[in-house]
Amino acid sequence: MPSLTVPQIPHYISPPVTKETLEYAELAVIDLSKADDAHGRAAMALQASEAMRTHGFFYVVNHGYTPEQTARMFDIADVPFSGVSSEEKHTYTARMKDTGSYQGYKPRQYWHINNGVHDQLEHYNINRDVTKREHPEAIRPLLGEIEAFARHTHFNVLHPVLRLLALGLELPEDALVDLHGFSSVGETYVRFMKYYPRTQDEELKTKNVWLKGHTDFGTITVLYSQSVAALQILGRDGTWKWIKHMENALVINAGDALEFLSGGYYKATIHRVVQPPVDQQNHTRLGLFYFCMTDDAIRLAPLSESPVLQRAGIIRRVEDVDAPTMEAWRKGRTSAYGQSALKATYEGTEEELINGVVVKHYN
Ligand SMILES: O=C(O)CCC(=O)C(=O)O
Ligand SMILES: [Fe+2]
Repeated sequence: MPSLTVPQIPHYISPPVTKETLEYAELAVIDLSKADDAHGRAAMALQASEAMRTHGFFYVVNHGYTPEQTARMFDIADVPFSGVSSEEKHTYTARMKDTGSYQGYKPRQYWHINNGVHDQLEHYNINRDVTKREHPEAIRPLLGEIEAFARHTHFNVLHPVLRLLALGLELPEDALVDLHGFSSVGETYVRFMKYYPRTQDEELKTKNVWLKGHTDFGTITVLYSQSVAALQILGRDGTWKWIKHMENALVINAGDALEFLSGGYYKATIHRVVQPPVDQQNHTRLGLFYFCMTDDAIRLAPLSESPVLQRAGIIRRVEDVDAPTMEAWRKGRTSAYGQSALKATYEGTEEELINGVVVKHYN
């Protein structure tokens, strides 16, 4: 008989929230419990669409996990870092540059940030089909819970959000859902991520940037809100604003693939991670994410049948016939990220060319 109790693992204690006064982005809060009926969805669709067009970020509340379920997932999120030896981490390291896939560990110091300084963060990535790869011993008893978490986020968060965004384009409400099958071939995955405090020298040489300004390459990223302030988004006014922690809320942002599919209507948001405020600087920072992509085979060309896009005008980064598939785009971006030589531009950003499309990086 299967055990009725979940495996015992250490409880992860979240650092206290900051008392500093920070300039926070004012983001919309989408109450997913209101999206159960068509009337509610129509109202929510306007709100979500507006949020994606302005900040490209919004919060989701009432997504169906209790605070205790979320807390349990943060306990699980810490296991790949605190519960696995460095030898075993090495064994399960992702071969990012060769395979263009993050599955496995991204070791600390793999990416170059600035002035010879490398990152101090590690992550462990698991495809929603948790059986696709082998996992470290400490993670194996937790795979059932990790898969249930992937399913929850896929069906109770990703799909409802995609319905709102499709309605915002006046498309049939499953137009985007149909591109994101749970069982299709594709990379949509769970990420556990841990940031470690850095030396003063590293902080100085990188101007406190821990993860450079970037857009995510998928359609939507679901970030389970956590207490250490460090994430910032670049506003339309050109200033960075902090993302405020909201208990048991999710932070949703748009990535490149959604920008391509919507012909620039929904913008991939530029965001970065910086050193936390002074009262949180001695803590590690644990992240829990679900990175969403369309099925691998989908060509990332604008959904030009959308009446909204027809009215608003479609921005193409490449001709439709040359549009990369989700597979080509994610592999190109993953292989190059933090490894390729970037070209400085006169605007002060840095650039690289992936699949014929210019990708910008920000400090
Ligand atoms: O740690 C965070 O809050 C954001 C991380 C991030 O932007 C990423 O992994 O793409
Ligand atoms: Fe990101």
